[in-house]
Amino acid sequence: MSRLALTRYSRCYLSRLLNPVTSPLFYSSAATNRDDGSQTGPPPIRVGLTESAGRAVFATRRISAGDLIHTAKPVVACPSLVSFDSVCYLCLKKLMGSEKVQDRGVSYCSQECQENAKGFYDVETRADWSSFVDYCRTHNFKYPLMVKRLCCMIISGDLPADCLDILQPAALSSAMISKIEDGYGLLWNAFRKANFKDEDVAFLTKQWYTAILARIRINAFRIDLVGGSCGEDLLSLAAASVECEGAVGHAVYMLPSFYNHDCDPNAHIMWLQNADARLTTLRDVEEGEELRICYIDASMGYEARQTILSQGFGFLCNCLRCKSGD
Ligand SMILES: C[S@@+](CC[C@H](N)C(=O)[O-])C[C@H]1O[C@@H](n2cnc3c(N)ncnc32)[C@H](O)[C@@H]1O
Repeated sequence: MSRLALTRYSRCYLSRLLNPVTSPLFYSSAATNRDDGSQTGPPPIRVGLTESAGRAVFATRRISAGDLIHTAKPVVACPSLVSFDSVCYLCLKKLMGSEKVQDRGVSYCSQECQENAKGFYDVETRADWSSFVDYCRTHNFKYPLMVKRLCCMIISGDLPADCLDILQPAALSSAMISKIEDGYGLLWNAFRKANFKDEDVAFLTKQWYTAILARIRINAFRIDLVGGSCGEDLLSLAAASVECEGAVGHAVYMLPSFYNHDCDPNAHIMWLQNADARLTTLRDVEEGEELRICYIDASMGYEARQTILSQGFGFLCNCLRCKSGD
């Protein structure tokens, strides 16, 4: 992304970008000591531009291996269709029988989550989603479900319609755009049949829907819960994340979306109990060094990694491991 493109974003957005802790939009907080989450303060990072990989996250001081860099709350998180009955409808925490709070066909892990979801869920329950959900189920699509939740959050006033504009969009082929348009039609019909006021759904144009999906495609994280407690050491957590059972859902974050990919990363994103993300270092990082996470399974060979990164994320990886042909 060029410097010019960066100037598209409002001054307000940029100041939030560079000062994530003071900004509710970034939903991030920091802990500066070893993984216990007890200290707060600005995260030791800044977002800047790279020569060839757009914006990136850089360390503003030395960070030791295993330190928590910052945490991040999702802008939007959504359970996968198979997890609907087993995780909290808002935060994606696994539900234990006794602690469930039920509300109009969905379950939450606590009254706090039920309360926080009330705005968008009141909107969601006004419409019939069966055709839209069938479409997602049939095609095994997960991202349109996130767009549906985002729409309900926008209509309820929880989020502005331009909340993801700052994120980098994927380049979509015309074949992808025509598939996306089917989903748009079903989503739009659900709101129209439920008699939502024109002004409430004015943001929901085909262009908006396509632009949101293009951003979600590159920036959504698949949530694999590791479980355990904050006190567990990094090695046990990394081992647990290899063994965890599969995605409970997907989420989009602000600050974590600015981390570039590396096939030999120095940082790691993980989820313990719910969709709140934790970014940690995997080795000592020097001041000024770029922090990178791995978007894919780094144990794959060179060719397989290139195929996934170019087809799934649309870029040729410029990391040192790939440059060395490993
Ligand atoms: C989630 S975004 C990361 C932030 C992005 N650089 C930005 O400016 O918003 C992913 C995009 O960053 C770029 N990128 C990330 N890692 C890269 C890498 N290892 N090599 C080249 N480009 C990379 C690609 O354009 C990719 O589609």
